[in-house]
Amino acid sequence: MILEHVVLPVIPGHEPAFLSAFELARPLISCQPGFVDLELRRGVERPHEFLLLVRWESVTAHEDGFRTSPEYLEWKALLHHFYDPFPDVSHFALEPLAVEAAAAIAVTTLDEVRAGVDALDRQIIDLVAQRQQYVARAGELKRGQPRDAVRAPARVEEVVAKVRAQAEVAGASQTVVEATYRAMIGAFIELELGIHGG
Ligand SMILES: C=C(O[C@@H]1C=C(C(=O)O)C=C[C@H]1O)C(=O)O
Repeated sequence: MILEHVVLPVIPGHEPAFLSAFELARPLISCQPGFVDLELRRGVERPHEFLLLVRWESVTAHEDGFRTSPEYLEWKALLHHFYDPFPDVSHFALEPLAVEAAAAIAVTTLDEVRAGVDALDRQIIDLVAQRQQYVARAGELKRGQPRDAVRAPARVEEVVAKVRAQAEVAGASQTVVEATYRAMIGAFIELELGIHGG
């Protein structure tokens, strides 16, 4: 897996229009073969700059796949006019296991272990918050459907099977990942039922 890194310098004053256009453009990239996920972050010192991070299965998926696709023409038309100057794109190797394992092996005290765990927890919570936004939206979209549609047990099993497979690739314990996901999804279902009103 690789990480595409690009700082997007949006013409000042055009940020809200850029963000709306980005939401229209998002499905054009997320449907591409080899696309994994993306993050868009706003600059703190320069709020007209946005950091776009896209995980791809390979550089080829990005450069020979997306960039030669018909969807890329639409992506360009929607977004490129917002940038000045046109941004530089770079790719970074993504070996989370190697990086994390090296960091975890290098620590020698329990305080350092806990500092490492705390830093990862901040990232995990940020992702849980993003996941919650989607689950809440699912609750709204399922209004009028029975409670069982909220619980969607077949989808739960699909998610569990998928994350178990991902855990194996990443070197995470499948037992820990499955238990974590079943607990998390159970709690999300309760939250979703509240939004659904069922
Ligand atoms: C978000 C959904 O609703 C519920 C929550 C799920 C989850 O947190 O992944 C999965 C299935 C449902 O139990 C959905 O149907 O996709």
